Amino acid sequence: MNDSILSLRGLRKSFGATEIIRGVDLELRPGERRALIGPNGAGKSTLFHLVSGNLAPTSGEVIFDGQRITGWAPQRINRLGLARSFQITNIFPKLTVFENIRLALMRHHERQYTFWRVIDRLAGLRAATETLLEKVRLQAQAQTLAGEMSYSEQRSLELAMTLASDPKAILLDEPMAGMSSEETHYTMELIREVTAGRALLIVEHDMDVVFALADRISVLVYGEVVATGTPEQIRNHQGVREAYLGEEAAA
Ligand SMILES: Nc1ncnc2c1ncn2[C@@H]1O[C@H](COP(=O)(O)OP(=O)(O)OP(=O)(O)O)[C@@H](O)[C@H]1O
Repeated sequence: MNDSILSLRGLRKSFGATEIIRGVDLELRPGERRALIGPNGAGKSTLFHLVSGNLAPTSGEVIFDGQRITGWAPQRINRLGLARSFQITNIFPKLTVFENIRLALMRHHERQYTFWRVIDRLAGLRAATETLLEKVRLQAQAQTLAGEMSYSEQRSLELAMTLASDPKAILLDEPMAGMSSEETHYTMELIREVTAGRALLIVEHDMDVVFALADRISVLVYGEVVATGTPEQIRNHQGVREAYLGEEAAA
């Protein structure tokens, strides 16, 4: 029996004559935190695009929560419970933090008519917005314009907006990029908290984050998964150390 929440099977993607994803198999268990690491150009972002529906694979399958979602549009995949963190450009900088989160909730609930049938729907929306604000510790900034917050606060907001659809699985693409070490630590703990009970697939270049956060790590090199294991197994994997981790892992 397959108890994976997300399965990638024989996934391939070519751009013109160049095959970038060359037969990826990957199984993500419910609630598991998985990091995807690999050198620049290995195909990590491309793989994310294939899972989130932003790109269609050349061949292979993506199964999410028991359904074959290969070729589905991103929004349809999102509604099924697979959320990808959107880039900061998807935050409305001229709206307040509260308004941004409320908008994300409204977008998710607009198709769930029962939600709108409840008499106190606005109160419900307000409460749900406040819960998310609290989750990402942005209550004090509720009325701040999103565009006026620091970079890491904007990433926290983005996380809240990702959680608005109450996803079973979350894809995060380099969430710590451009952060100071203090911000990185803060955001890592926040990600750990808010993704508890949800599957997480994260691409991240900061190896301290990867090894501290992930239950398991998969290593992608030239479009192929060359190793999957616990942080300990990956740290001690000779091929991975030589090909990618280098001195960082040996330290
Ligand atoms: N739309 C596209 N058309 C053609 N080539 C592409 C396209 N998207 C990505 N590529 C190529 O695919 C390869 C993998 O890119 P991708 O961004 O997936 O790698 P990555 O592992 O995420 O890299 P990084 O760690 O630098 O972000 C690169 O050589 C890139 O130039």
